[in-house]
Amino acid sequence: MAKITLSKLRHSYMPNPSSDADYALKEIDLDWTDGGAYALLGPSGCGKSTLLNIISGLLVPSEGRILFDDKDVTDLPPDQRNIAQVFQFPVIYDTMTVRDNLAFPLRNRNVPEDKVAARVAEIAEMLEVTDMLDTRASHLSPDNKQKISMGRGLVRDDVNVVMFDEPLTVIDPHLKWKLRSKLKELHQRVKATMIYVTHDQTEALTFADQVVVMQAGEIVQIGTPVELFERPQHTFVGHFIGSPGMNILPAVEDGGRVLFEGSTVTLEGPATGAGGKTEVGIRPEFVGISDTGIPARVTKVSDIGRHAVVETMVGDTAVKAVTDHANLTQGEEIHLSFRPDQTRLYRDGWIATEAAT
Ligand SMILES: Nc1ncnc2c1ncn2[C@@H]1O[C@H](COP(=O)(O)OP(=O)(O)OP(=O)(O)O)[C@@H](O)[C@H]1O
Repeated sequence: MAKITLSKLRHSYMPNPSSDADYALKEIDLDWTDGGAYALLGPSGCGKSTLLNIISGLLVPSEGRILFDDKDVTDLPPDQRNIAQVFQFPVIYDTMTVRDNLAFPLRNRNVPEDKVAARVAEIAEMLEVTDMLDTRASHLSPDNKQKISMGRGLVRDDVNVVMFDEPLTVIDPHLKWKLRSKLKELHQRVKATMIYVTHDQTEALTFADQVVVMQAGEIVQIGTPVELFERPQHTFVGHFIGSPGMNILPAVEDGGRVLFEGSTVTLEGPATGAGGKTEVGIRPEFVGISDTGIPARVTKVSDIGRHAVVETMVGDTAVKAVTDHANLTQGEEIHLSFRPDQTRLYRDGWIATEAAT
């Protein structure tokens, strides 16, 4: 397995790119350590496939280098990069048995048959498909076909990286959670460097130790699931991660104070920088219902099990709170309080408060 370095990487599909907007990938500098579990998370069109294709060698970047264990592989074709890939749809041979499908990547590399048998048995046991080993692949359900596809991606222990491109697309919703946690467990056992590409926050946060969040060709934050939740570096991360996402509220700076809809808001720490489009970010989990504070009107209450999502309007701005107060009614006049250590200022999208100490 390998450490992967992306150095000053940029890519444009245009022959003569002139501005930042012409680049599908803006400048990316990134180190992925050997054996880590990473997710590449972002909405459709943010550049995930472009980056994946650059790593696998299907695409040569317009600028920058890509290194595996400090060796420059930018100009190497895919077959010389020693990568395993699992795609959205199963890639298996229908006429072969499950056993032969799993053995294929090893036999292709002339691995001795006793080693092939041992490794196939090991992977089959991890994936819980041992009882299917002699079944012809054409007889498998789509879920099991994708499991075997994953097995083929994991069977070689000499690859630099295993890349998963939206691998749960074809999986039935009720089986998704099972395969999600299975993949996490597999990473812990196989200890390969793995990159998991998805637009689904649950898949990314379950699988990865480090999540790379992308928006419009740019990395907006790299962090652990907890870091992304607790202190989004960009409003996009706040909004994209969490359910419901972070409240991003228009704010006005007045001397040393920050006002939201006329009410003073206490931030986690001193504001940094100056000017720009200012917004306050607070997660619904840290918005409280109180007797005093920011006046609000309840517009909707949705029960989500142990908690309720209370939707309110503060002036012209919608604010959500996740609370235990499920007994509120539509139209009720209430007050909101923002937990100061969880209230952040953003300038032009980027965090602009010093963290609470
Ligand atoms: N072959 C291509 N030629 C020109 N533009 C492209 C090409 N492939 C992708 N793009 C553009 O580059 C940008 C990034 O696309 P990319 O497919 O990498 O995003 P993505 O995050 O993988 O999206 P999806 O999940 O929909 O595949 C988009 O604006 C897309 O339209």
